[in-house]
Amino acid sequence: MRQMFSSIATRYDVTNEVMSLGIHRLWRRAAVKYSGAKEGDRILDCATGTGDLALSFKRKVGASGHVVGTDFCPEMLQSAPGKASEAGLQVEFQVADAMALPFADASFDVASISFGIRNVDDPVKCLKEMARVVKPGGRVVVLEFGQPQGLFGALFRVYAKTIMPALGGLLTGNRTAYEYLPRTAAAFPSGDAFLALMDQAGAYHERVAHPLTFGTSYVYVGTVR
Ligand SMILES: C[S@@+](CC[C@H](N)C(=O)[O-])C[C@H]1O[C@@H](n2cnc3c(N)ncnc32)[C@H](O)[C@@H]1O
Repeated sequence: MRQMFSSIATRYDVTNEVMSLGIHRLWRRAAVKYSGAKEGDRILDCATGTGDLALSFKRKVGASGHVVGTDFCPEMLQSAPGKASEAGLQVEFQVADAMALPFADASFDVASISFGIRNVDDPVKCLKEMARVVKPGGRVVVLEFGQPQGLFGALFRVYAKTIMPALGGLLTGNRTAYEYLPRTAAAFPSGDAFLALMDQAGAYHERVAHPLTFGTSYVYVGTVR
């Protein structure tokens, strides 16, 4: 997994932009909004990759807030500090596994993960670990692909099966990664099935699913016990 992300790291942002037609920006904005993050909050963005969600959170929490972005793949993190300083934002980036976070219990107001939870070995363990580092009453926010239904869903599946691998192969040189990513998205629990995983983690007293773009993605928010 780490090797696959390391091989697409330098072309990851441009590929995201092209494949989602820029819609991933709206989804990240929705994740920040639904998180309830406010000025001065401490935020942890796990599996942050090139740091886009961490930067969105920093814009929200302002200079008095603190944002840490972590990822287990150093190559994915490489461009993140430069992007932050170019945007005039102070964000800390660290190499860390989302299933064994190097932070004390209850040290953040919000922990997030975007398009990362389906890639970890054990999503329930990850949901437990993210809740551990969040204060009681704080929130864990997950942005992840869903499985859109109906005509839009049928068109999306054709797009994911044919155009995504072709474009991904062209832009990153690693077609296999862009066959793997939509395949795992199609197989990963979404909507109520993902909320059931949150229940299995046993760490949340409330959890809610917000569908985005006809269920192509979801923002899940769990309030930590
Ligand atoms: C599809 S990318 C998403 C990156 C970024 N969050 C975004 O929204 O663009 C998935 C990321 O998850 C990271 N990842 C996968 N498993 C991980 C783990 N166990 N701990 C930390 N990062 C992990 C990968 O290195 C990769 O950067």
